[in-house]
Amino acid sequence: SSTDSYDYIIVGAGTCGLLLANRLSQDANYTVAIIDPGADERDNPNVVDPLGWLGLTGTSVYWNYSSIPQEKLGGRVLEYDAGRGIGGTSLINGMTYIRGDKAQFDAWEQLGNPGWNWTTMLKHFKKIEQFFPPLPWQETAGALYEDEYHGTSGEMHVGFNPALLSGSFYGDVKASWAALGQTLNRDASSGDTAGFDVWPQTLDPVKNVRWDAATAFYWPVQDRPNLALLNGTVSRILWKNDEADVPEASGVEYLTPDGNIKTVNARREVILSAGALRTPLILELSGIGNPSILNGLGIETVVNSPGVGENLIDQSNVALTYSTKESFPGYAPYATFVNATSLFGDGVEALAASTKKSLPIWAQQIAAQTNGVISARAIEHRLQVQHDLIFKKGVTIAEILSSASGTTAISAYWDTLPFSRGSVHLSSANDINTPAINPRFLSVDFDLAVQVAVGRLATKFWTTAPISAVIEARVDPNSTILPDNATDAQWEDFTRSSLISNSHSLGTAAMMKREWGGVVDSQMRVYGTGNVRVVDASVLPMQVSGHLTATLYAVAERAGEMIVGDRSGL
Ligand SMILES: Cc1cc2nc3c(=O)[nH]c(=O)nc-3n(C[C@H](O)[C@H](O)[C@H](O)COP(=O)(O)OP(=O)(O)OC[C@H]3O[C@@H](n4cnc5c(N)ncnc54)[C@H](O)[C@@H]3O)c2cc1C
Repeated sequence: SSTDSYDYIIVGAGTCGLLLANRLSQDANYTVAIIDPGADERDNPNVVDPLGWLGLTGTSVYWNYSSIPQEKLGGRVLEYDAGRGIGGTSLINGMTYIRGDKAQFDAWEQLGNPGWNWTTMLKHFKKIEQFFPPLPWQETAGALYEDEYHGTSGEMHVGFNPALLSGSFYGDVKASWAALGQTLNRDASSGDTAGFDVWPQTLDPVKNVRWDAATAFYWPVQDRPNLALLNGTVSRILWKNDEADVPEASGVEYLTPDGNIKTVNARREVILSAGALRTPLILELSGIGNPSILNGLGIETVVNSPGVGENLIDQSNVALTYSTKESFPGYAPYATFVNATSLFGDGVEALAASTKKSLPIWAQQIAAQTNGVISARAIEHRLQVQHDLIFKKGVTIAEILSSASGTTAISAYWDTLPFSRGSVHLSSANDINTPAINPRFLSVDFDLAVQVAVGRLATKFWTTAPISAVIEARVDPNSTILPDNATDAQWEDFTRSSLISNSHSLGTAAMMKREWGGVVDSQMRVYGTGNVRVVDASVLPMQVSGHLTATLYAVAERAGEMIVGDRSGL
């Protein structure tokens, strides 16, 4: 019937999928179906309330994944999170809105993606955003911005939290970071994250509500007659039975909540937006992947694409907790981004040289993890691009949050550009819901060295005047409290036993040259297919220093322009 055929099928009503659905259904002549198993969460108070998100942990709005045991973390299994509901992970995330460093986006172009750079991304960043300037009292509390980097008429509302902490804490944090050489950054979304800043969030500060992908891009257009939302979990792409040179998708197969298998036809394209932990699973069940992995699962190879599910890059988050002498009644979203020079000081040049020598060894190790289907040379090239970012372009390599709430002060920190590479694959051909997630944290030693150096800096911060005056004691739960003069070995043990996922997984269907292990081209088309794209965190080839949603919305916006642009040619 006509109801089960659409021009475009978008798999996943998440952060990227809903923006894309909005753009592809703008022209009423084209029909769009979005498929997602999640529910309407508009009445969930912890979704809506910008201070409620930690109350969502583990609830039905979470997919609640786990990693496989982590070899370098003493076999620990880590919790992995993604959002489940109309809005995807934008329903459950911390709403932090920070882009990344210019050179990190320019590097995408070097990885084989013409036209992908800071200049084009800034255009998209501005287009999707409606920025709410801080109120005068918020400016006093540290909420600053540079007008030229922000948009005024997009659907994504961005502003400062109405519960922003006021009082002396901000000035003390700023002064202690300045004493450590980390000066004020008025706007971390300007293409330069370095220094200390107070970040805005994806929220509407007037209504005081979260502004997730559904609120911004889907609910306002849900009545478009050419836009459908289907409830279900997609298992695989269905292929046309024709003699075309490259496989073409005819539609997808999905499982309804009551357990029925249904199919829906795509007249033009199938677009996967199921997130970095799920999109590779759908590709694999559809026969796109590393043939030896597919054979092992009993899946016939349709497209030999060894990069599928490889190149998983997440960051590792470590927290330090302190009790304070006074209580802080407000929200303190403070970040400090540091580059290699400020982290390693005089040792940075020697470190640049020694790590450069290690690149071929790390590349061989990562190639071996893929059983050699991606060559060490290809991987070394990618690592070299990252090495240049760190040591030649001076991008920031770590983020340290320094916050307080009630009588607890906390630092959470992570290396933004780890060299370790992990993977995510199907755990079985019968289970589309349980990804085998292996971030391989700390599999490259340098990542541990960075984490230790950042941990030392984060600790030094709380002992630096004037902020030191508010601190009572270290109170880290469940782990050894490190002595003030802890050795490297003690820091390494602490890091291995306490790090968790930073929830920034990406790269598992990377937009990159095919010979380097890329899965999609610079138009986000899956190599080897006629009409399948990936538009979600899977395509980001490398980490960025900021948080991911700002970048993802811009990527989805660009995808929308590309797909609409292709219509005249089809
Ligand atoms: C706890 C947490 C906190 C975070 N905090 C921040 C933050 O403060 N700031 C920030 O910028 N970023 C943050 N992030 C990261 C950011 O939110 C995610 O990277 C981003 O939302 C991912 O977007 P996506 O479009 O790739 O996937 P998602 O938004 O996850 O969308 C994927 C969608 O696909 C659906 N789906 C999955 N499998 C299938 C299937 N087989 N069939 C149909 N549908 C399917 C899912 O239900 C989901 O709706 C956080 C992430 C987490 C988990």
